[in-house]
Amino acid sequence: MSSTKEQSVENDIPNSVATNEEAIEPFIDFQNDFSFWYGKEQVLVDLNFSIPPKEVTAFIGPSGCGKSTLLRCINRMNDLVDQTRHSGDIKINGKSIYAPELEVISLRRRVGMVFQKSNPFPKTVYENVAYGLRVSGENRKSILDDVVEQSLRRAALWDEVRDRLNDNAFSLSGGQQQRLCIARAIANEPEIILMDEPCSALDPIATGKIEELIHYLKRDFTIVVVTHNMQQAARVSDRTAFFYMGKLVEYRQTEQIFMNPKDPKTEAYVSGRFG
Ligand SMILES: Nc1ncnc2c1ncn2[C@@H]1O[C@H](COP(=O)(O)OP(=O)(O)OP(=O)(O)O)[C@@H](O)[C@H]1O
Repeated sequence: MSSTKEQSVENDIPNSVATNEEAIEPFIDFQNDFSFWYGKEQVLVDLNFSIPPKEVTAFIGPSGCGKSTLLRCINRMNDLVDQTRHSGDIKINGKSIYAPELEVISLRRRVGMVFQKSNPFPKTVYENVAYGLRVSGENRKSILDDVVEQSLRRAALWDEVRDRLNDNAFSLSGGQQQRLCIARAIANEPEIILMDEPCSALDPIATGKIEELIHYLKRDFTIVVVTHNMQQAARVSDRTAFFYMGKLVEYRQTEQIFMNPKDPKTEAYVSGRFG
């Protein structure tokens, strides 16, 4: 599908968004028609919606509709791309992530990220998890040992690697490497974990373990997951946001998006008729 051009955003996409009428406690809040451009190309258009805390929210939509871009706006990863700009605002827990006094490094610590392809550092299992603490100046072995163990336990990996802490992370399986990356994110005690197609490189068994883990992690973290896999969105998320050409078309409880979509585009997409 072609990308959204500034001049060519389709006019037939309604400006009203199909939502549940319930009030959502805003934790991540896209406000004031949040929009985003790469150069002249507008890829996110007039977004106004809120993600509640300690839930799993899935972003779905056809390739190029802006899901990953929006995910990367939440921790300002897109600042690293030249010639980008935004309008509107994103607030986390009531505070703008674009406030002048905000330190982007601390934002990224509060908002962890897990990518499509696991990306452990070329270090030992232990050092991958301890990395964030070491960077912030923590070198006390007892503290590091404790955080490494707790983070690996919370990522459901401890039992598999407790005897392999000094092995290189690349010696782990793909699914283990992805859980290691989740443990590395958890070690920073983030409030939010962003996951960009975290299972797309994994087999069904490894995928099942990550999905189970996501379900368990929402007790402590607010999770936003981009996925192309409709069954996965249906299995893991509490709410689903469907995007089309940079616009939010429908945002509701996941069950309603899949069982009773209000917008014909959502219906067509979730039933596999386009995308
Ligand atoms: N670094 C970049 N520089 C310029 N344009 C980009 C960049 N990253 C993404 N885009 C463009 O922004 C639009 C949205 O891309 P994005 O990756 O956010 O979509 P997506 O919905 O996540 O797609 P997919 O499901 O294929 O990953 C696309 O037109 C893409 O080409």
